[in-house]
Amino acid sequence: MTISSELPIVECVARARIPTTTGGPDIFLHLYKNNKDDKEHLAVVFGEDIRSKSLFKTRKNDTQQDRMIRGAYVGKLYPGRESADVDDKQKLQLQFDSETGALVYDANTTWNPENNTLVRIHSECYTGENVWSARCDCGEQFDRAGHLMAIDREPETNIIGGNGHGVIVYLRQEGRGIGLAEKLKAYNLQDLGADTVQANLLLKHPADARDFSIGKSILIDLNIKNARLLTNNPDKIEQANYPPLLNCVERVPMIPINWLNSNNGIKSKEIDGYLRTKMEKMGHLLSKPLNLHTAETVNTLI
Ligand SMILES: Nc1nc2c(ncn2[C@@H]2O[C@H](COP(=O)(O)OP(=O)(O)OP(=O)(O)O)[C@@H](O)[C@H]2O)c(=O)[nH]1
Ligand SMILES: [Zn+2]
Repeated sequence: MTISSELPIVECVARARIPTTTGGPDIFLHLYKNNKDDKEHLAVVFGEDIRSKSLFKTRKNDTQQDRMIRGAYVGKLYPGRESADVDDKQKLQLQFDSETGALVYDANTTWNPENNTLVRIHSECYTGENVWSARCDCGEQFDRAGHLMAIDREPETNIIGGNGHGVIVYLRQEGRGIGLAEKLKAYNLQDLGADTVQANLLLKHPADARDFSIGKSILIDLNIKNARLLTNNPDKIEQANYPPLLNCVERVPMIPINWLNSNNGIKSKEIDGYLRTKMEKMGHLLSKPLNLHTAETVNTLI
């Protein structure tokens, strides 16, 4: 068995350029299918030149039109363009292995797989990303990851950004893998006094039911070998390592915005409790002195 056969097989189905409302660079949204679950996992890619091996590989009866429509093109699409592999305006041309059909690395068109690349492996959070929940920092972390990938350096923290390159893998594992319905029940238990770990356990779920293997396969498919991983979660750092195909070469902290500037970011009793539980029970690498509110006891619930 080869090392890679232990990981789920992923295939990028489509990629499209997304001009953004933030004034930052265009991003490229990649949608993946896999052989492990039936969810549509995503990769938000900063940098036109970070290329999915499975998307770009020449397929049977592939036409240039097929390739442009699925997003396997170089440079930028424009009305009337006929070739996916050549962008005449920018003088870019992709090369393929004549036997395997695989994209051949070329420094003019493709991000060097050896580059240290800013990466975030994010898990879906409907509440934090869509309905302005102040129970967690997922929405803020998603925005912050994208911001850091767009900039060259963040003055407040001295964090070196991606300067237009980076990947946010977006995994559909809502509620640390327990799903939205169970997460909503966990929220009610939290209002009854449980912390986030206790609530999961009371519902007979593990504290964290997530699996990052599909995320690893997606990063390997995007030909990222050396990840500067944006996280405070030690478990994720361990899980993102898959040498020699994928190495976590650096951990870049996700500092809550409110800790950097008390006028910004999320302020709530719930977020204090959420962060405290991550630090005290899940070993998160956050170093602010624990002056957060103390979680109430839930012995009566357990
Ligand atoms: N079960 C449960 N899941 C939650 C709760 N709050 C947030 N989540 C989920 O937790 C996950 C957030 O994980 P990440 O943003 O990857 O954060 P992390 O693993 O804690 O670590 P970082 O990389 O440091 O941010 C998402 O799947 C959320 O839906 C909660 O109170 N209960
Ligand atoms: Zn969340």
